[in-house]
Amino acid sequence: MLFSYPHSRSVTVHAPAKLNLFLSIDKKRPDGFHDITSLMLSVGIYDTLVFTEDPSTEVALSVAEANSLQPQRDTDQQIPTGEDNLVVRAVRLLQAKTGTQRGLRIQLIKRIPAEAGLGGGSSDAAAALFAANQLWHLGLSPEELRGLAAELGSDIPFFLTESNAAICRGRGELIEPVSIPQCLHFVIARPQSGLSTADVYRQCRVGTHSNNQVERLTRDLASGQFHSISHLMLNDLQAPAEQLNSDILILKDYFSKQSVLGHMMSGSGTAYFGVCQNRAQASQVAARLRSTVKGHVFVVQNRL
Ligand SMILES: C[C@](O)(CO)[C@H](O)COP(=O)(O)OP(=O)(O)OC[C@H]1O[C@@H](n2ccc(N)nc2=O)[C@H](O)[C@@H]1O
Ligand SMILES: Nc1ncnc2c1ncn2[C@@H]1O[C@H](COP(=O)(O)OP(=O)(O)OP(=O)(O)O)[C@@H](O)[C@H]1O
Repeated sequence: MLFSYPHSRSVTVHAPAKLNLFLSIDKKRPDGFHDITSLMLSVGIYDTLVFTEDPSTEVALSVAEANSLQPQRDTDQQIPTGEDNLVVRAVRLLQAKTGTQRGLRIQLIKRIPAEAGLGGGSSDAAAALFAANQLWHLGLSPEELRGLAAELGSDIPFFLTESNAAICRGRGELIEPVSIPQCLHFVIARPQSGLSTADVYRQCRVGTHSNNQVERLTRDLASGQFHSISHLMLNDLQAPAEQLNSDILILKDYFSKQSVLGHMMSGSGTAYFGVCQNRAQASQVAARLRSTVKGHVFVVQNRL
């Protein structure tokens, strides 16, 4: 998360997306969630959130598209603008836990596509917990904020860690920061349609990954030994997502014809990414992709 304080009554946060370079489904739990093992990296696509203290007790959110800065239209991706938005839910949770009734105006500028497996809503929620804690001088520790985050969603605590890479376990909230000092170049494509995370988990099966696979992948990425990563990368949600959305198969077919270091779907999809050898290759792969596939195409790096 990148943040700045232009003046003390306002906080601006740049909330990054994430990629899962490894995601194994280890066990279905009695609470309906799944125990997972995941290597998450934050990458350079950002939503921007501006939080301003409000003298009333109101919490007001406006959502705009990055390209137009116009309010979201009905035909756009369905990002809720009211109480259902994860940003508002995060602020409400903080109010309920601390008893504060202070108000906030929030402007959310969306760049991270929703229903993509890129964690956009989760990152926005993490930004809201962080900013409201600062603006309202609540004094919650990072650990306390991560505890609240886990009540809202499994991916949110990751975005409240200092580290830009982590192995996440449990339902995603148990975080082991790792260091990946290499600059990795990604092409990310999100087709026109998305997928609901709950729908994909409903169709998934417990996977069988080999011992220490996530640790070996992390070590090879960290040391720049990229020849093995395509065999170590894994996403147990990809097969059920492919059943639900054929655009993912089209992207898989496209990436399998490029000489990228590895390629896979991120999280519960539908975004699909390739790990490229360098920036030039990433730009070439993205240019060809833009002329073939409808949707969003990004060239990004991991955040160091
Ligand atoms: C696919 C990932 O993005 C990988 O990082 C995450 O596991 C999903 O995390 P998330 O979007 O924060 O998901 P949540 O909002 O916590 O849960 C949405 C739904 O996904 C399912 N879910 C989620 C996480 C998990 N470990 N097991 C699950 O079964 C549950 O049905 C849940 O109702
Ligand atoms: N601030 C927000 N940004 C995006 N979506 C939001 C937000 N708040 C609520 N939502 C709802 O949450 C749903 C999933 O959004 P999100 O972008 O987090 O999904 P995702 O890409 O599947 O993320 P993840 O990788 O965490 O599963 C959307 O369909 C949208 O209706």
